[in-house]
Amino acid sequence: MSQITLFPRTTSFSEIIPLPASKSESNRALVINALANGSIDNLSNLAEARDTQTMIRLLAEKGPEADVLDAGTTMRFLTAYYAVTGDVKKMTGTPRMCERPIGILVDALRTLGADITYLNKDGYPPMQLNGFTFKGNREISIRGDVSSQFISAILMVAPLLPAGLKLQITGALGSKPYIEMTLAQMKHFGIQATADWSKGSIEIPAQKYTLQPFAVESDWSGASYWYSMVALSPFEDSSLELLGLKEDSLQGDSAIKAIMEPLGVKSTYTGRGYLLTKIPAQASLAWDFTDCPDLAQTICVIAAVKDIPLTLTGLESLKVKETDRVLALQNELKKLGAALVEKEANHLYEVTGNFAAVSAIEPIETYDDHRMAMAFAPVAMQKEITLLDPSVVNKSYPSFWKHVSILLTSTL
Ligand SMILES: O=C(O)C1=C[C@@H](OP(=O)(O)O)[C@@H](O)[C@H](O)C1
Ligand SMILES: C=C(OP(=O)(O)O)C(=O)O
Repeated sequence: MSQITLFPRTTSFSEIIPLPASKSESNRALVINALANGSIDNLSNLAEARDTQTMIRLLAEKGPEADVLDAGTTMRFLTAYYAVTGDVKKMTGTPRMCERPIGILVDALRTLGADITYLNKDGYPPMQLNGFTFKGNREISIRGDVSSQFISAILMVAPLLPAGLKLQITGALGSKPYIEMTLAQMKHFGIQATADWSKGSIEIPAQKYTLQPFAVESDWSGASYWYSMVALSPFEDSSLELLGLKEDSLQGDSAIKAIMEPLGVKSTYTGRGYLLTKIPAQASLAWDFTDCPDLAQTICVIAAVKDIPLTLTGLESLKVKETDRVLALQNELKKLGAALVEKEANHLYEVTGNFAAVSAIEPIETYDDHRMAMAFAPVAMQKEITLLDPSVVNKSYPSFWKHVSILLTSTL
């Protein structure tokens, strides 16, 4: 297996990072644009992420099978897209994708009229989609605590349903900002929807998308690794400017601005992105990651290296992502002298660290998870670190190592 070793800097830095585009915004824009029969030229700054390139390829293909590889949004969004447009398609992906749940989405689509059969295990890909027959149903309820992607997937196809859709979210809702992002992008393409968050209901009448140009913003999840570089730099005058981020982002991971203030990074809008500078960090931090699960790994690593006691809630969905991220973090944080411990049955976790005691860091495993590689890379601001399978970053951020080389030397 290949690996990359990153070496610490001996000086401060003041650099510009050109950031990739958001795969979440890109994948929504691609599905909506396809539903509006638009040409891909309507969309600008689409992500280089493999998940987005896979979406582009599959939307252009007419074949009988859609292999989404390891892209969760691509699997969930295309399942709803093909189901409601009546395509006959086999949906499949990597072995891990076939362990990630999809039953909640399939049940909802079946209620609306989709003919879907599981090809292996009930509730999981692969599935065969066999067309759509409207059954007169416009009301569905859907659990919100496993993945918001099921809800986003249904919402995007809802305007095409003959009677529209009245969707009731049941139970706790995770990743809500991603649902708001979906509704905001649908609105951009002319769709009227009414969301009553106090009741967990969303109503979308039958209507047509109108074609609009759409420009994808830079990726706030990808930005988090650069916040970490600044936070972990031992030099007080280190700073980075991250390009292409907006003040009024559709992305919930823009919460990284608020999370990083107590961890020692100030964000200043520059008109073309954000300037990150160092400020004193707090002695401890508690954060709920229900709305921004993809930031949890970044923040755990920062807390471990800075030895800032961290209390985390809202990690439930981490177990069904690219890997079981809680387990992966528990294993790898040990190599930084830290521990991630579940404190109570109510899903409260704590990170405590002793990074100073670690003289040489064992190579970090990345578990086919881009965020494991990118979350641990900034540790190199303080100590040499080796990461296994570095190409894992291609899922969301193929130019990550090129951007890292702006700050750090490395050997592959
Ligand atoms: O809709 C989206 O673009 C995403 C939603 C989140 O997933 P869950 O809703 O499964 O938490 C997030 O973790 C993922 O990276 C992207
Ligand atoms: C969870 C992620 O992606 P997905 O669910 O789309 O595979 C992610 O990018 O961290």
